[in-house]
Amino acid sequence: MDPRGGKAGTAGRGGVRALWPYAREHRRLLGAAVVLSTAAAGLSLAQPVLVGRIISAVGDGAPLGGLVWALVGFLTVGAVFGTIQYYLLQRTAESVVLTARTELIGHLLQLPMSEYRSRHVGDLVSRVASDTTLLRAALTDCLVEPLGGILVLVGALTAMVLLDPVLAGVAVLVVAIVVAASLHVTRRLRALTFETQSRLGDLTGDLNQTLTAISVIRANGATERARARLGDRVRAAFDAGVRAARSGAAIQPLRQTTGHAALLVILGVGGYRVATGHLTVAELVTFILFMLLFMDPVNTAFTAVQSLAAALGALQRITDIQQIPAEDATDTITHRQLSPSASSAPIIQFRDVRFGYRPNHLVLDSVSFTVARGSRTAIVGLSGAGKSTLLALVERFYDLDGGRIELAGVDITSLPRTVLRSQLGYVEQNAPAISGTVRENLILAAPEVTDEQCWSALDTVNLRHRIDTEAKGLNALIGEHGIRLSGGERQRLAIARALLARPPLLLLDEPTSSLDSRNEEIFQRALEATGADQTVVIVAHRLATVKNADQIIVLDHGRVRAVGTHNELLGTSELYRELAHHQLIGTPNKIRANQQPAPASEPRW
Ligand SMILES: Nc1ncnc2c1ncn2[C@@H]1O[C@H](COP(=O)(O)OP(=O)(O)OP(=O)(O)O)[C@@H](O)[C@H]1O
Repeated sequence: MDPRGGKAGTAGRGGVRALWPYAREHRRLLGAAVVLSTAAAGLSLAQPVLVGRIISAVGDGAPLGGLVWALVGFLTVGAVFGTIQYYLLQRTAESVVLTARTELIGHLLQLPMSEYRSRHVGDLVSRVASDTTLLRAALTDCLVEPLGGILVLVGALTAMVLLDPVLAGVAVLVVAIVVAASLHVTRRLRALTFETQSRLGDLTGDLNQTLTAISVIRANGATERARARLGDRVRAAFDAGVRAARSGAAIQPLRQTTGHAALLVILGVGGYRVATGHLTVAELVTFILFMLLFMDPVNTAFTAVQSLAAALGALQRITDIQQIPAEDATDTITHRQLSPSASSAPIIQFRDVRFGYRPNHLVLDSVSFTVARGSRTAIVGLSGAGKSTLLALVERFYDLDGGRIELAGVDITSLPRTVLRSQLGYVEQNAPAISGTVRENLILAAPEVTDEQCWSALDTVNLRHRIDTEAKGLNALIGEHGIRLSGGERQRLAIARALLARPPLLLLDEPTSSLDSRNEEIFQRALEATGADQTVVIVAHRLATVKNADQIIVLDHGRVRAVGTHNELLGTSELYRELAHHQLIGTPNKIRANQQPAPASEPRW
């Protein structure tokens, strides 16, 4: 849901109204800008009258002093008003971008997990960075300038009608024809801007992915192919930009034509009316000056229409994201709190769980098992069996297609996700570090822990020495401009983070895949040290890691094939026996490759 009362979906309605929700909270500043703009417009309306008086005074030989000073005064005050109004307007526009970005980022961080998987991250970034800036131009061009311009338009037109209704009618006719033509052009411009911004999003998305995987690309000699593919993206963005420029360009001549045509027609018809005695020369000059003033808001309207068309295209891309319901939008919460220690139910119970990432493609089918409180449960199976998916479902990253998962006897869909996740510690397969300091990485789930506890957790995973070598210690930045951690170090940092939070349930997805045997042993010891109040569910390829688990669940093609201890499964499960047999002589891939026996490391649990 849109927290600010209906921004989402406004772009579809089109027009300036679509921008208003973004401007609403800055209406005071915008109001001040409109007042200043109107005051400046009022002053400008007095100028042709003064000029007409000066011309008449010159003709009559009357004194000019007061009139000239009044004209200079009006010009000066008008310029001051214009300057202040410009600043207010630009500042408000920046604030609007600030609000739009803040809200979009807030919503982006709450999308369902499937959205991040199905979209280019770069495209999402470009919606925040680039599309929001188009709102700025639209706001300045469409909201304040035209409002200030209305007074000038009405005032100038009234003066023109009073001076010579026939001439005024001719001027309005010329302007109306050109405005109608330009409105037709801008309709297309909006669609083209949407297209341009979308191509830009594709480009940033692809570039982001390419740079993230640059080492893979280099190592595979695919730099040229990457260059060609990105080149195509750049070209597509260029083509869309050119198409938009072509439509936009049609507006420019229309705009100039309006001014020139109206002036020429007025000079011709006006000259004739002076010759026939309907107008004096001073009145014609005053009329032309009013007409020039009248053209000002008309020109502003051209710019406004152009900016609005571009902004509505960009706004569509912003609202496309805002319209995606947040992850918890349809949650029905019946349990606000959960206290696993107060319940006698198993910590986890899968009941006939069915799930697929795509319709009609079940990844898990009729999965049922129980995890006892304080136990160590391992999930094993061939690659693609659905092991990681199983953990992701406990985290409620995705919703089930059937069945239910209970945590301490409570259906996890009836809990607020924050409450559910506060009970879980999760170490992902690739365990990315977040941007920030070592400390920020460690205290992510438990902001209250002390530095001493952080160091102790680093000790537990054999990472203290590594961080100690950094001059800034826990304050050392990780990532782009900070320390580079190896895959194994990142994994150990993630384990330390999970251990620090001391959640009742630890979900570990191949936590030792990047660890050497020494660090794997240290990890085993750390797990042994977790208290009886902590339950551990671990996905593992290396059976040696989990041989001593209280129960091992064998998953195969999304189904539970067997459950038992290592010794039980050796007797009852052919698949487990096969896995164990292969691992006594190496990992499945290695067996096929070289049939080399692997050193058997003694499992701790
Ligand atoms: N985000 C996703 N979108 C679509 N399909 C997915 C997604 N994640 C996983 N899959 C598919 O679901 C199936 C199970 O994947 P999962 O990662 O759970 O297997 P796994 O047993 O953990 O494999 P591995 O041992 O190789 O990590 C695979 O066929 C995989 O291709």
